[in-house]
Amino acid sequence: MPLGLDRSNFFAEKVKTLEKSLRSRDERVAGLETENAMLYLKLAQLRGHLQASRNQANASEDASDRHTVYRTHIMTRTGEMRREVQTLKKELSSVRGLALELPRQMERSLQRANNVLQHHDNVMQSHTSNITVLADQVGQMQLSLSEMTERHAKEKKRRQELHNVLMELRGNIRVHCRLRPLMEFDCGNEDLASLGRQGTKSEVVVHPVDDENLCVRTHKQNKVFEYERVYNPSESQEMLFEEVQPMLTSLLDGYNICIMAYGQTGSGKTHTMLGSHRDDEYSPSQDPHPDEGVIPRATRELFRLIEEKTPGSHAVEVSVVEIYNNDIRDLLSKDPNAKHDVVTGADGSLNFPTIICKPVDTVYNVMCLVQRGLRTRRESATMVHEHSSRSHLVVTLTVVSQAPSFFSLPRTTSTETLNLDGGKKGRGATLTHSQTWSGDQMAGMLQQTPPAPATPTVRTKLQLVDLAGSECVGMSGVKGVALREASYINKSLSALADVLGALAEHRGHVPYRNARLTHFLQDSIGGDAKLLVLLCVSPAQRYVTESLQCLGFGQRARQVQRGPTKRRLPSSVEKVESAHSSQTRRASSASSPSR
Ligand SMILES: Nc1ncnc2c1ncn2[C@@H]1O[C@H](COP(=O)(O)OP(=O)(O)OP(=O)(O)O)[C@@H](O)[C@H]1O
Repeated sequence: MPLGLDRSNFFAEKVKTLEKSLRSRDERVAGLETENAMLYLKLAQLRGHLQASRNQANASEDASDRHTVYRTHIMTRTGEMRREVQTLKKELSSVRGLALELPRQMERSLQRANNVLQHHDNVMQSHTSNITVLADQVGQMQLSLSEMTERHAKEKKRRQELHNVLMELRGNIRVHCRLRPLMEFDCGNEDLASLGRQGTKSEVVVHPVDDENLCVRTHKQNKVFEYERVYNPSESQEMLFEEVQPMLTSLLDGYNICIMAYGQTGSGKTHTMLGSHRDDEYSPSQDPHPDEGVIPRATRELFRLIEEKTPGSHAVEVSVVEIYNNDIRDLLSKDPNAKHDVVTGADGSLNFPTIICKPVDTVYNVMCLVQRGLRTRRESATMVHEHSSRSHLVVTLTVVSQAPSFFSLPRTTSTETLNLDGGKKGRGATLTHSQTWSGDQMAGMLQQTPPAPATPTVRTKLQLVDLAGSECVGMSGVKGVALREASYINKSLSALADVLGALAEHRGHVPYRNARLTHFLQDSIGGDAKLLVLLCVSPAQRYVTESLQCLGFGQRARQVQRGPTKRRLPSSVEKVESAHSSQTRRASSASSPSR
């Protein structure tokens, strides 16, 4: 190397070369760095692939594990199933054996069943023929039973009718007996829980036997009583009235009717005649009520019968009377304490001139007047039951009929001659009749104006009597005024029994005048009316003495024969008849002065 310039050139050249190699080296470094970066990138990609492959490998490993487990399970199940199949095969072979045996067994059973069936068929055939024979016999027996029942019912009805005719001809008093249900007050002072128990006061000793007989059964005696009808405790007001109803038709045929309830205190007389209620609470109803008694029912029936007749041909009047302490009191009067008397007419007929008769034309009218009367009726509490009637109550419905209607003649405007005794020989009374009454005529008649001679009238009466209760004074526990009332009641009832006794024995003298009760009811009891006595009886041992007395009274009443009941004749003819009968009476009184 040259010194001086050469050296610097050299160095410059050298620097240039070095710079050049540096630059190429830098470029090379940059190229390598770029390559390096590319390689890094590729490495990262490869790492990603590697990770994914690893994951895949892991998943495959898991799947392989699961597969192994599943396979093991399958293998186990296959083993089990193989064993099961083995068992089933064994069972199948035994079932096959059975299946082969079963038809043979079935065949044998079927054969046996067929044999049994055959046997049963034979038995059935013989039974069927027996049953047919028996059914024929039963049919015949049923036929003859129903024939017999029908014949029996007809015979019974015929017997009843004949009995009624006989009773009517002999003038017998009809006696029905109603046995009431056991009531709480039958216990007296004993515990209510003992009601009806044997050995207590309320033990039932009166028993219905059938619809005509009843029996009193105590440790001392067994006694049977027979009446025209016996009502057991379950028979309703309606059933009782069904038996009473036929009597009422004769009212419009010209006969007087008297229905009288008799019995000891608390035995059900007021219940039977009116219905159950306290007297002062009695409220008449416009419509029929299942609990109502004989008075409202008979009134309703009377108006029903009248409705069937020619309009305006009948009129009705009502009076309400009580007999209290042997005094007759008019319960419709402004002065109910005024005493009234029975007046005997010249012809022997009984009249009550001072007693008010109110014209009525509906059931409601009648029952309102009865209610008015009941408010005044004497009543005081006794120890037997709280609302005991202390007087005899008599409701009288008088029917004023235009004569032709009850003689069943055709309605006519012409004047005709009628045979009044319906064809019976020997009486031959005649009358004439004309048209039906006008309202004015009827009103005039109700004020007791004598009807025009051309319009003869007939007055028939329906007496409905609720007697005061017969009682044993010791039992009723009364004193003072009540004791006096009780003794009057007992006296009047024994006077009634005496009258029946005298009538039953056909005594010359019948003591009607011994009590106002018998005097007031003389016509009805003595034969002028069809009389029905309704005996009311308690079933309890407590009242057995009173019940026996009441039943005995009924027996005595049944024995009375009063001769045929008198039919009422039209007013004009009645005068002729009464003149005739008073002549007869005068003639007979010469031989029998006491009657
Ligand atoms: N057949 C019956 N069915 C249901 N209850 C009845 C019957 N008979 C009577 N009674 C009841 O017995 C009680 C007494 O009856 P009721 O007042 O009619 O007797 P009574 O004979 O009129 O008594 P008294 O003479 O003292 O007035 C009443 O509470 C009544 O309701």
